[in-house]
Amino acid sequence: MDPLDRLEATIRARRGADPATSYVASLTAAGRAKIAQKLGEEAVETVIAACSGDDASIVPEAADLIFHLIVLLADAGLSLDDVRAELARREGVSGHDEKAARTIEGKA
Ligand SMILES: N=c1c2ncn([C@@H]3O[C@H](COP(=O)(O)OP(=O)(O)OP(=O)(O)O)[C@@H](O)[C@H]3O)c2ncn1[C@@H]1O[C@H](COP(=O)(O)O)[C@@H](O)[C@H]1O
Repeated sequence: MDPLDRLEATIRARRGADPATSYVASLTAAGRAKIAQKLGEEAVETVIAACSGDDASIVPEAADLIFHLIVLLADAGLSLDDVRAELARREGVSGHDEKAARTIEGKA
């Protein structure tokens, strides 16, 4: 199994565990706003790493970011498969073309 799928399965399994022994459970118990806050913090830490001049330092921050994103998806009853499906839907559509279509449709 892909490590991300394995991590997702672990996160789902740990959501209902004892918060004293599980970070996933304690974060889940803290609620959606706390999960979102942690995700934001990890995003900022990834940005800081991106600008630090030490590209290798992006990797652990990206791992923290993805971990917390999966915790959020699980909390919302969503999965990596939902994200995969959305990315597959976008496949082959240039971001520039998609944005231009939005403007034409008056959705910008
Ligand atoms: N991949 C991860 C993972 N990545 C990051 N983290 C935790 O995410 C937390 C966030 O980092 P911070 O430094 O911001 O934490 P903090 O400062 O203690 O948090 P705050 O007090 O500020 O809220 C840390 O406690 C990290 O250990 C993770 N915790 C768990 N996992 C995976 O999830 C599995 C289940 O974990 P438990 O639920 O703890 O059993 C583990 O076996 C791992 O595979």
